[in-house]
Amino acid sequence: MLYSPIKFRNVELKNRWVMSPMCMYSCENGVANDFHFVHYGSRAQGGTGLLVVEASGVESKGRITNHCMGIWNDEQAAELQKIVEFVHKNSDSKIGIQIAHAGRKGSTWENKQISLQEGWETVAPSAIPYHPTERIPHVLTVDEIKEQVQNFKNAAKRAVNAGFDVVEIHGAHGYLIHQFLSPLSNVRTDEYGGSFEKRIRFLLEIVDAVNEELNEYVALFVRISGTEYAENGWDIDDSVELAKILKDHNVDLVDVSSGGNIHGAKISVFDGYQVPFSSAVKNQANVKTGAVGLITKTEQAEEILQNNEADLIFVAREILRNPYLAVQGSFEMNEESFFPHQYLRAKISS
Ligand SMILES: Cc1cc2nc3c(=O)[nH]c(=O)nc-3n(C[C@H](O)[C@H](O)[C@H](O)COP(=O)(O)O)c2cc1C
Repeated sequence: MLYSPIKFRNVELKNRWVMSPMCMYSCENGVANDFHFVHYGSRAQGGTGLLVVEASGVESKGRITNHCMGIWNDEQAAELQKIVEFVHKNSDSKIGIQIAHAGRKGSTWENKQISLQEGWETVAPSAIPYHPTERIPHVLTVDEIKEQVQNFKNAAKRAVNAGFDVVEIHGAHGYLIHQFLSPLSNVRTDEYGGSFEKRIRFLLEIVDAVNEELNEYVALFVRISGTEYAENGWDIDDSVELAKILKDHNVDLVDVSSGGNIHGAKISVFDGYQVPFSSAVKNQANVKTGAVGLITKTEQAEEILQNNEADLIFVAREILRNPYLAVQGSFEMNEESFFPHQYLRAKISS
């Protein structure tokens, strides 16, 4: 199963391992450099079915830090394209990019808000900072919300032109889209706040706008937080309802993470701790899902798939430790998988 292919639109992944998006905080002006080339290139050499490039700001203020990746201009897209071309030419991996806006969680460094001079005025659905000591974010007007939708659309267009196979919209971890979804961070009284339908509207507008730029060769994923672990907050039932609607809006996979919107929320973390959220979304909304969070072993990943709890396995920290996770797993399971032809003399079975 782990080494069986799966198709999203016309994008076929060779196996179910996904390099989960991970900010590397190593860009200047949002532009990828040699580090990123090697970083993503080596995970492709490691046989990963799909790489998802880190959260990339759809505008400068959409970044978490001054050193986050961006995809709001042509220079950024041109450097990303080099990575995409390397991956396509030298491996069996597909490559996607996560497009993101940090909203009220932007303008930080090492998880602390930085000054207005060094950073920027953050934006949000409502005048509620993430932490009480932080500056109150600017409340987006309806016109500004439409501009943000357009920013996501433009980013998707650049991603398609750069050759990416997947676009993932970052709707999780307390960033701008999640801030709209949650009744705890969105107390608007206009058409973007209040009821569940109104709070999901921003995301749906983004999904529709992004889909206008995609085609049958570029699939659309959305990452959500399955729950935010807070009373009266966004929860797993909301996620299931949202996933049903996302499916109707031609989203190909829901990547189910959790948390990030409520400072100090109590989260119990253990192996595979977010798998039940993926399972609930997959089985109750009947959509394809990705599971993520402390999935580090081949056997564990295989079991999640066999139990019908997810369709893809997203791995973050373990693939930093071991870029060859997917190749190694194929040896363990005696499965055929990509192995760089230059390295064939090291193939365990030969
Ligand atoms: C260094 C680092 C950067 C991350 N950056 C992102 C990101 O850009 N977008 C995102 O959705 N999640 C991000 N995450 C979360 C991971 O994608 C993943 O969901 C989380 O680490 C749990 O998976 P793991 O237990 O395999 O590490 C990041 C995690 C790490 C460790």
